[in-house]
Amino acid sequence: MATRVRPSSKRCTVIGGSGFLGRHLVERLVDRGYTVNVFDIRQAYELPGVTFHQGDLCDKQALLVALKDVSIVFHCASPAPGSDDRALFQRVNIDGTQTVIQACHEAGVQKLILTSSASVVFEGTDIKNGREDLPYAKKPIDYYTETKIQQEKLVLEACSKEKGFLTVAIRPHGIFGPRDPQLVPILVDTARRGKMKFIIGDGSNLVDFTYVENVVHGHILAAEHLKADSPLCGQAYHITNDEPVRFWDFMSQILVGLGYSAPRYHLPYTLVYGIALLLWLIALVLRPLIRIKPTFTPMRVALAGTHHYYSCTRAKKDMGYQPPVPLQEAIVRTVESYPHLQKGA
Ligand SMILES: NC(=O)C1=CN([C@@H]2O[C@H](COP(=O)(O)OP(=O)(O)OC[C@H]3O[C@@H](n4cnc5c(N)ncnc54)[C@H](O)[C@@H]3O)[C@@H](O)[C@H]2O)C=CC1
Ligand SMILES: CC(C)CCC[C@@H](C)[C@H]1CC[C@H]2C3=C(CC[C@]12C)[C@@]1(C)CCC(=O)C[C@@H]1CC3
Repeated sequence: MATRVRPSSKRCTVIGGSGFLGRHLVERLVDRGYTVNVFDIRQAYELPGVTFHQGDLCDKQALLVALKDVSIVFHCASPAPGSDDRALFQRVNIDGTQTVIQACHEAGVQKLILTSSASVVFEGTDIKNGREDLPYAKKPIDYYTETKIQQEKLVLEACSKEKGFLTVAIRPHGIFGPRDPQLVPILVDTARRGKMKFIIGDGSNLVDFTYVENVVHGHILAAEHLKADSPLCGQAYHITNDEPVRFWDFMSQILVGLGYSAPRYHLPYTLVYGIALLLWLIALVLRPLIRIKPTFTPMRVALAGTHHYYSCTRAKKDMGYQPPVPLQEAIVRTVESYPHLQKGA
């Protein structure tokens, strides 16, 4: 009689492994002696010891090939948060995650670690030291967040000790670091267009920005602590730098580090939010005729003008999490990694 061979606990697949976070995660896993498959719609790099599988996570047959003999799956794929394509978010983050869970069952995967987001509880108003038991946002700030909520629920509800399939969700916030295609490039682009002169609100709002290596560390700790008798099963965990910082101080430090001026003039939050909302509505109405992408979307204004920082107490207690790279060092490393974005480069 054929017996099913239990896959090695160090064989894993990273779905979304070509992305910013995914690639850092893959590199760290390889360093730690894992055998890694990457599954992504695009192949962005090559790395010895890593096997690439190109495909769409909505395609179960393609996924099954990448999950063969694997015990751990990290799911960190998503369409870019800035997209306004609601159907794409629904297809990839919700339907696609259901497909991922189904494929994990069929392939005999034992652990699924989802990259969720701390924003699943954010409604555009202040959150100070928010814990994981805050309710999901009833009015999420955009389609991205709406589908991240559904995605997290699907993954956590799939956790079953009886079936030997354990799941956990990691909720990072404001990930930054080398190769990030989003935060620093958008910031620099806005500065180069002369639009980074203003501070939204009084500038005292505290926010979590999390260095990518700390996010990676949280994922690996979660995978290694996730066991049938551990408190991690079916739970969500905030992973941040645990050093909330004034949003505008953080932005200014990056800008000044790259040779640009820090924003100086204050504008009232409600005024900027109102203008952003109006521009967003105009862009929506004109969409059949012309595609406009405003820089200051209501979502970005809300993120830039409110307090939103989260407690990591649960991750510290259940998996011994401590952010390995402190914020100041992380900012220095990040600035040094973007010589091509320096002013005048
Ligand atoms: N960047 C941030 O500040 C934060 C990100 N997150 C989450 O972290 C995860 C990773 O984000 P990033 O690395 O920043 O994004 P990214 O855009 O750099 O990486 C996402 C990857 O997913 C892949 N992908 C997209 N659709 C796919 C599909 N249908 N099939 C297969 N692969 C697909 C893309 O090709 C890309 O390589 C996402 O789940 C995101 O929601 C959570 C909190 C904050
Ligand atoms: C133009 C400026 C006012 C702002 C430039 C920086 C922004 C691009 C970033 C500041 C906070 C970031 C952030 C995210 C994306 C990039 C920012 C808006 C997320 C929305 C990414 C996905 C998430 O899950 C939550 C993040 C919150 C913070």
